[in-house]
Amino acid sequence: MAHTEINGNGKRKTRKGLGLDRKQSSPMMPTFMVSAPGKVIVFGEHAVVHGKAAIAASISLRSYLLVTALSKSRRTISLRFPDINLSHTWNIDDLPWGAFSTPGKKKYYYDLVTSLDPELVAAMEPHLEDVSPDLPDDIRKIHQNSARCFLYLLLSLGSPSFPGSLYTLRSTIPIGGGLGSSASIAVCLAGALLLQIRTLSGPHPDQPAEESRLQIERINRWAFVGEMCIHGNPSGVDNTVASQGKGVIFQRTDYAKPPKVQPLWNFPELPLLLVNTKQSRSTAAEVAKVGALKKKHPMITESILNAIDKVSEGATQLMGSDRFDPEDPECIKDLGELMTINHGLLVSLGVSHPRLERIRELVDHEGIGWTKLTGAGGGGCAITLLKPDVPQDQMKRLERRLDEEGYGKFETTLGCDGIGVLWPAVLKNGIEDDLGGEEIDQDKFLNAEGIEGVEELVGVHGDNGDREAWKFWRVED
Ligand SMILES: Nc1ncnc2c1ncn2[C@@H]1O[C@H](COP(=O)(O)OP(=O)(O)O)[C@@H](O)[C@H]1O
Ligand SMILES: C[C@@](O)(CCOP(=O)(O)O)CC(=O)O
Repeated sequence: MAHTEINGNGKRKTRKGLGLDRKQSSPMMPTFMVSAPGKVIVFGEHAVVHGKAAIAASISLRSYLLVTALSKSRRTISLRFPDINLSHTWNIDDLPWGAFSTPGKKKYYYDLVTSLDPELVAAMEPHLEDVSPDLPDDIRKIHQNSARCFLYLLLSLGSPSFPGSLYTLRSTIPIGGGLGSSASIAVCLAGALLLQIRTLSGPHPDQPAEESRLQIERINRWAFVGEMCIHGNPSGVDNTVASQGKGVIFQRTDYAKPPKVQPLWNFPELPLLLVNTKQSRSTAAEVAKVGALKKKHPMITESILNAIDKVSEGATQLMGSDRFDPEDPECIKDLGELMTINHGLLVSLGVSHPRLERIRELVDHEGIGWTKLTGAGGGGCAITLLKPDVPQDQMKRLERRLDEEGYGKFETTLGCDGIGVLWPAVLKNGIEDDLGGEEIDQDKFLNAEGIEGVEELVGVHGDNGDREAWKFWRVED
């Protein structure tokens, strides 16, 4: 049963006899889902801080958002985000619609918004005060960030006649590990709201790439607004990768401005092992370390950064060349070697960590792929490009060691689809004689156990490959 207790600052307007709790009648829309991927930096982290280009790509870890329209009489908006234990409901009629619709403030779905409006943020704040009031401040902040992201988007895109809705979100992306979890949820929320106000066309299979890219750009722009609510000053890379999927090259020539982001629409799908050290780290501290090194040894550091730049350039050329075939072991080897070199250069910059080196050692010992740290380093995650056809026993042995030593391990794919839509939320689960399909409701979604349970229930990839009911805006050249 949908959860709609009001815990916001709205008064619950229930009157006896209204039958508000009866089964929903004629919902305005079918229950639907959207999903968006996380990301890793594949080449060029840190060098990008010093003006060089870097490459980021989507991964198959994803967030999934189920949107349930309530019956007309239920005028509430509820968030149910169990990954962070957030559950909150607002009364639609109590929200500050007026502030967001005054002349000069009103934004439309096609607008480009590059900064948050402080007056609108202030108008929203009283409605965030009642989010998880009894929890410790650090947890409350996480809850309020996610709620702020949603509310700013709802108030910007919606209107007082917005239908009562329930948003249930689950993600398979570790939170705060540099894998773009916040961007992934921002893309889901922006995509869902744009679909609810019926401003997107498709996705459908015969949609031209140009039209698909326009829809994705619309989602991406609003996802960036959502990211600003969580992060203040995001680079825009994570939300771009999460909306359009595949890969991007990004470069910052002026660090005060967002980077230039060039899509790699044909970035190949590659098998990737992602290992989380579970060692917390601060991006700012790692960036500062490289800054200090550059001050002390300007020539040496600059040549390391230049070498990283050459590696990124080489990888772009390799993956973009006609001869690159992701099924060809030689091509994978060439790309893997570039990852190994990139990691070595990052080690020389001083941003690795013994736990990252241990992952590399264990993988190298089995000889099953090429490993580098990803993101800021100093902890966080490592990625390994896997050799084709790694023997099961070797993989199992590595998994056991990683597990024993307290690492988190995900077998993922690099270069996946961006935002996907499951409309209505019905899946066939790849069973041929399953004609009816399985309807996903909130209970099933909430009860799916762990990452495996979520992927098994609603994953964009089933055991038998892609699940066709999930639709994507096709962007390839
Ligand atoms: N699954 C989720 N459910 C709800 N909120 C989430 C989820 N994943 C991320 N967030 C929001 O994004 C924030 C994480 O952002 P950040 O620390 O930058 O991590 P990341 O590097 O993974 O993006 C969380 O504090 C939370 O507000
Ligand atoms: C080190 C750096 O290049 C990447 C940091 O990545 P992350 O915070 O680990 O996602 C910093 C940056 O680009 O802002």
